Amino acid sequence: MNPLLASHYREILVGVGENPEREGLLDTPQRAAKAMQYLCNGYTMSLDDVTNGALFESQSDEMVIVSDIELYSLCEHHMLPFIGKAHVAYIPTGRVLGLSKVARVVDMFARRLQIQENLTRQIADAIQQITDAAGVAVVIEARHMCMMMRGVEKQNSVMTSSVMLGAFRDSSTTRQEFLQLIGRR
Ligand SMILES: Nc1nc2c(ncn2[C@@H]2O[C@H](COP(=O)(O)OP(=O)(O)OP(=O)(O)O)[C@@H](O)[C@H]2O)c(=O)[nH]1
Ligand SMILES: [Zn+2]
Repeated sequence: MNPLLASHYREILVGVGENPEREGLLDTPQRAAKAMQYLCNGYTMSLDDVTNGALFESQSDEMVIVSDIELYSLCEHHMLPFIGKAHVAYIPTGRVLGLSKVARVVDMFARRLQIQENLTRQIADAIQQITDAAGVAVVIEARHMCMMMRGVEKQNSVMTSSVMLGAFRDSSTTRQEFLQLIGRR
């Protein structure tokens, strides 16, 4: 636990009109600091760490899709959560990535302060970099607490963002197949 972060949380308690000496709040600065560090632990990870060399030779050149990867991130404007799912696809060229590593890449970038568009792009670029794929597609659907709990207070809007690289950008057939398989068309 980072003591400096905890001391800032103590100030936040004072700032919102609370008494940090109240019994229920005595450990809150430490707990909140620990929780926030966890939610931002993507900063401490590298792509090498998360993939751990789990790349396997394969002759398959068919589209691989990992869909409905749940995602918890924090918007960089309000530091409030946005929650949703990511769908990731790539077309291998001789090497496939360990299945769980796709989800680990999503988490590595989600556990940072983000806007959804940049998160989508960073995941796509990373999968491309790791696999040297013929194409990568990432779609994220998420609900933003900053739009639900405050601000415009819209409870049902979902933001969809996508990044298509290589074959997914060049071929509408490939793109359509992907969108169909994740149930978007
Ligand atoms: N494009 C994009 N916008 C986001 C994301 N997360 C939050 N925002 C938006 O960032 C904007 C920040 O706008 P500002 O006017 O500076 O902040 P604000 O006064 O808190 O805005 P409101 O949310 O409209 O009350 C808002 O429109 C948010 O909805 C994101 O992931 N992508
Ligand atoms: Zn926000």
